[in-house]
Amino acid sequence: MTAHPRPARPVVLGQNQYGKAENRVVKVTRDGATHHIKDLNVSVSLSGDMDDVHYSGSNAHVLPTDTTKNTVYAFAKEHGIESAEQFGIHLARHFVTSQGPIHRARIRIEEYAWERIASSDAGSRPLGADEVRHSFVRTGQETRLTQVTYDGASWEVVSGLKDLVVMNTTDSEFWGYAKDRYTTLKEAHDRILATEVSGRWRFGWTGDAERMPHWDESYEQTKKHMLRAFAETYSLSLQQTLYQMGARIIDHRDEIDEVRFSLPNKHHFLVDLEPFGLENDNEVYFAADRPYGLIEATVLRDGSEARIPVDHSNL
Ligand SMILES: O=c1[nH]c(=O)c2[nH]c(=O)[nH]c2[nH]1
Repeated sequence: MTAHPRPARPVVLGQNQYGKAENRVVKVTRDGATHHIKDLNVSVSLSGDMDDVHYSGSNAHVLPTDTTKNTVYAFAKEHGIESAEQFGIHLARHFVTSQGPIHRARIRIEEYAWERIASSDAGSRPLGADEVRHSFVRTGQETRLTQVTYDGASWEVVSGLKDLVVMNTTDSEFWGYAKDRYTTLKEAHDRILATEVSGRWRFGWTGDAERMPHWDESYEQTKKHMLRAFAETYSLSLQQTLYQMGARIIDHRDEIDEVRFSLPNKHHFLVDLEPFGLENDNEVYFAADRPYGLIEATVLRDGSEARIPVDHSNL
């Protein structure tokens, strides 16, 4: 079939992108008997001069999504996976520099963490030295995330995490709030504060090879500061705790200019034990799963631009 010219209709194509989503790639690096693993979920999204494929069906500018999938696996072999960010940078650069019509590449990566099974945890059977070196258990704490975007001139790297559940069993209050005729909430002077952290942080780095952040160290330190702020803030609201978590990252990590959190307030309600003749002295709670308060905010280095989207849940 021949390609058709663009139809003369008062309709135009808007933003568009394409690529292969959720390429699951596991890379085993064998250092003698000691193995290392990287376990990623990589989504490729390309955009550029793609009017023709939408208007007329000409695929001349379209690098197949199947090829983008193959590239992910080939790059795991050719470049290795040093960090999710570094892998994303290799891929984004490749698509933009090797295909003229592709002007922008966005690579999103989720990373699943594994840790070694210690020999004493691996069962009663005595293990050979090398058996321990290739046995792993997936760690359940959080999923590490990154998004790398390249337009041929500059880079944007936004990393983060999701599903990190944390709880303070004291040092949290909530009182002095606005009240109207629908307010029934009792003021709390000692409550549980729990949340499932979803956070994203944007690096100031825009492509200077000499000044590239050390991605893994940055991640570990950022997570550490975030958790310490959660633990050490005497909280009068989850909003205040969120701000402290972001501010501590901005204060301690020069490479990060913007942090955005989405924090569901995982409410823990004291159970009324009076009907059973029992006192509940802040001991027994009902952990509700819904509805939940949802507290979201961006914390910025002064003078920086807010670029992490308000709804960053897919990012
Ligand atoms: O930390 C809180 N912030 C709120 O805005 C809020 N609203 C509410 O009912 N409980 C809480 N807790």
